[in-house]
Amino acid sequence: MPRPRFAVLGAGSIGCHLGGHLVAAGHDVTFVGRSAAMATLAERGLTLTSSTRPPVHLPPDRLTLATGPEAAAGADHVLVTVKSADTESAATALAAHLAPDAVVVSFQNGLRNPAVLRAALPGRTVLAGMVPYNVMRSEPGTVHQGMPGRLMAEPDDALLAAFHEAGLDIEARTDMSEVQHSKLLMNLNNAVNALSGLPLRDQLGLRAYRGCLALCQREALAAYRAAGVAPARLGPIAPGAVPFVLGLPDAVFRRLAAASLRTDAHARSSMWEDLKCGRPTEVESLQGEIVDLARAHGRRAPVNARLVALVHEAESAPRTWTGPELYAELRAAR
Ligand SMILES: NC(=O)C1=CN([C@@H]2O[C@H](COP(=O)(O)OP(=O)(O)OC[C@H]3O[C@@H](n4cnc5c(N)ncnc54)[C@H](OP(=O)(O)O)[C@@H]3O)[C@@H](O)[C@H]2O)C=CC1
Ligand SMILES: CC(C)(CO)C(=O)C(=O)O
Repeated sequence: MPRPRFAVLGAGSIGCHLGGHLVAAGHDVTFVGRSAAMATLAERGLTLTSSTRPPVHLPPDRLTLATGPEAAAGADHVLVTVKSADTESAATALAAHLAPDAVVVSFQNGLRNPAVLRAALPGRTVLAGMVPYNVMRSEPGTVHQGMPGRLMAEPDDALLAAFHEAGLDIEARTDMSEVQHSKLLMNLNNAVNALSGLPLRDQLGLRAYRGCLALCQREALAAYRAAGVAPARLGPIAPGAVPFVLGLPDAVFRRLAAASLRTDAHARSSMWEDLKCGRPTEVESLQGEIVDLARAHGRRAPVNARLVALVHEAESAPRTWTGPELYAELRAAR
């Protein structure tokens, strides 16, 4: 099988992590990102770290860096890793340059990105993908994988072969819509984590914050039932039982969820990073998606709606919430 040429559209945390591992395995990857981020990579190169593998450093001369979508013209596979609010504009800019037979893979959170890409890139093959683990910029030019996990994507032999060669654990799934709905349940914690100001492991270790997540997930599961959606089971606990487990006392939860808490001490949600950097968050594509789905089926999702509002407030006036404060605020919203 000929080796595909890759482009990464949105060379931030996930884009640099995926693209960097492909480059390390000898693949041809063009990184398309913002000029400041590309200047940092051009100066320092790209370093990939994790707590389980030795660090990999790619010097600047191993990186193909670009700031405009025309650089993706020769790509066979484009990995889309912009934040959800940027998908439409990035794809529209890409449309004029992309080869007609190129395959576009969304490795983003939320439910709508593949559909947005299909609408902006008519005739192209667009696949849904999913990243289950956390990646953060730990310092300029370095991205750190903070927890283990298996990537998922709709089947594509060339993509899977290249990822496996690069040591990126990936599974082909034919139920990506169900996978994305399941991932969204997990991502409802992004807002709770961002507002807590704590690392994921510490935040999830505290029952009051888990209670906030359980309230969000209960509304989401009710909306899914009303919509006839059955989220995929991705871990040892069925999605419908997770809110109950989240409500268990700390010591019991820690024992039951030990595997899920195999997270680096400093790992935080991508939404925490957005708030810290003063960027708009993806809350409309996460909690906002549940609010919309509930409304479309004649239901309310007041807890998720309150979190949308609180995260928007935090975007303009940063504040952190203790677990009991946030839990009381969300219960009062019901
Ligand atoms: N980080 C994580 O741990 C995880 C993230 N995800 C999901 O992956 C997706 C990517 O997240 P993440 O990597 O954290 O995001 P980042 O913000 O780190 O990376 C996205 C990058 O794309 C840039 N960008 C936006 N539009 C364009 C464009 N048109 N052309 C070139 N560059 C562009 C952004 O620049 P600027 O900021 O200046 O706009 C930013 O640098 C999100 O949907 C996220 O929810 C999923 C699992 C885990
Ligand atoms: C992996 C996880 C759930 C980590 O919080 C994430 O998807 C994110 O931060 O956006």
